[in-house]
Amino acid sequence: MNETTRTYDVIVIGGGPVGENVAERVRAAGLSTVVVERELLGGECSFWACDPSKALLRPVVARADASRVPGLDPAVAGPLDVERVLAHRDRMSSYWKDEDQAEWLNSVSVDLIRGHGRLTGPKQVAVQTPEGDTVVLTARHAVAVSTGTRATLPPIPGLDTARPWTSREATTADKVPGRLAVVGGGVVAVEMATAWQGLGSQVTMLVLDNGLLERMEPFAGELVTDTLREAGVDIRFNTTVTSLDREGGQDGEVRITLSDGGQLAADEILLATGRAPQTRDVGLESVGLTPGDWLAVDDTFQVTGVDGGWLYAVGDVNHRALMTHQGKYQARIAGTVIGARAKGEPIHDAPWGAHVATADHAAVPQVVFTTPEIASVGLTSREAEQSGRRIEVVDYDLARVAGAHQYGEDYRGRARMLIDTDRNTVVGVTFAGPGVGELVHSATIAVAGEVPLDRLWHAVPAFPTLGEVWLRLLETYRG
Ligand SMILES: Cc1cc2nc3c(=O)[nH]c(=O)nc-3n(C[C@H](O)[C@H](O)[C@H](O)COP(=O)(O)OP(=O)(O)OC[C@H]3O[C@@H](n4cnc5c(N)ncnc54)[C@H](O)[C@@H]3O)c2cc1C
Ligand SMILES: NC(=O)c1ccc[n+]([C@@H]2O[C@H](COP(=O)([O-])OP(=O)(O)OC[C@H]3O[C@@H](n4cnc5c(N)ncnc54)[C@H](O)[C@@H]3O)[C@@H](O)[C@H]2O)c1
Repeated sequence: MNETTRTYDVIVIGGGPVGENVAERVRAAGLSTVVVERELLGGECSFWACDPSKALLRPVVARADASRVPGLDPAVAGPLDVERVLAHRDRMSSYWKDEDQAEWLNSVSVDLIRGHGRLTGPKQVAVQTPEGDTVVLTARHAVAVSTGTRATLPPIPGLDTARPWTSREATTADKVPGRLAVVGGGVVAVEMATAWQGLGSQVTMLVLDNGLLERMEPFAGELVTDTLREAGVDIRFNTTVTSLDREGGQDGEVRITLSDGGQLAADEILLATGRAPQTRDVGLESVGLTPGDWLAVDDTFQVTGVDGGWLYAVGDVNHRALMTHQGKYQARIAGTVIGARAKGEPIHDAPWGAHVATADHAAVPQVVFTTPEIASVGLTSREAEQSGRRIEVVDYDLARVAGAHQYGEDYRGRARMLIDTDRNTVVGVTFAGPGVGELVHSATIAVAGEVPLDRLWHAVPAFPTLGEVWLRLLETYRG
């Protein structure tokens, strides 16, 4: 067991998409930087989340879209070629190898230490390497924690022996379960129910709430519910699991007892019940914080409650917006601000300044890759109501847009735009419908840019695209 010591300007614990980007930005500011990663560089997103899940969903969603195009529909009537879909998923996950990412990190002159990192005091990190050695790191300026999240499992009797799937197994499974039970009604649950039903499973969703995607506009969850049910998914609302029994089940099946007293048998059960921060074992106690907590930060990503301003938390672990693109935005801001502070440069921390993550509060985009797709940015009507602003809600039936007629027959969709009537700007948009994922950036520009409605009126959408919904929403608002 060897112990070595090294000093860097900045230490990043966690080499997921966010940690990698913090390091790259800090290095670009001229600071020496090291990333500590205990598993695979690229993190959850590249290997067990975004990339494999979207690779599974793409053929399912594309087939649904194609089946609504007259003349094309017979060509996509058969089942998917599961073997090829899974092979494509494996390729999109780089076969769970991170050489390319390590090469990239090296190309931007950031060092990598493989192992488990723990804070041991202010600006100190100890890394346990897989070989059993310890590398003691000291940071001259800052330590950034970007350790992400893991799936949370509710305390269900029988869980220990039930071998449930989490999002990791759901995105990496190499065969299609005959019957898949999905617990949860959030983003992971709806995406994975869509994917596995499309690949041939009989999916049953067990949903605690009275609808799907409860954090979004209600029509989003309603449209996804309708389409999943039409695809054959059995969705049971207001239902929880009271116990699991894999050992008593036949042929290794899992027996699920439900809150209504009913029973269900499945080959696999996915628990898609939310995330917890990976902070139980990163030495938070050594700097006066509580292990297992989310890391609260200010808008420059300095952790609150730690003296000296040297500790930053960026990405999922700070619980601001659990998405890769938003975490990478945070990383760009945090990396720049760490660089500026190290050089004693002025900090631009007024809203929308270079060193604050204002978009985290005002303009977080998300696309849910279901049938139909859901795309949103900014406030929902519920959040707008709670914010106390004067808001007008404008709704439009997406199916009435010319682009939707071209997209496919029986197009079903809806759009909602929220106008701050005092400022005359758009503060929230939700689109639900096939193909709307690619529309979301137009909405993000309108919201983040605080584009006045009078100017938005001059942004002409091309005919005949789904983007014409912008014109229809503005016309509806103007009466
Ligand atoms: C099924 C699923 C699908 C998703 N799909 C999307 C999507 O389509 N689009 C989207 O924007 N977001 C999606 N997300 C969310 C996205 O995966 C996360 O927002 C993103 O991965 C967060 O990045 P991160 O770098 O903060 O954390 P992570 O990706 O979790 O990376 C953290 C890294 O830190 C390492 N680490 C942890 N502790 C230590 C330690 N003590 N020492 C050293 N290393 C450590 C881990 O090994 C990991 O590599 C999805 C999530 C799930 C679960
Ligand atoms: N396309 C994307 O952008 C994408 C895709 C997947 C995940 N993500 C991100 O990953 C994060 C995690 O997603 P998620 O779906 O795991 O979490 P979530 O918080 O979105 O949903 C959790 C679901 O589990 C249910 N639940 C919680 N506790 C339960 C219990 N004890 N019993 C039964 N049900 C319970 C909740 O009611 C909810 O429906 C999200 O914040 C999302 O932003 C993003």
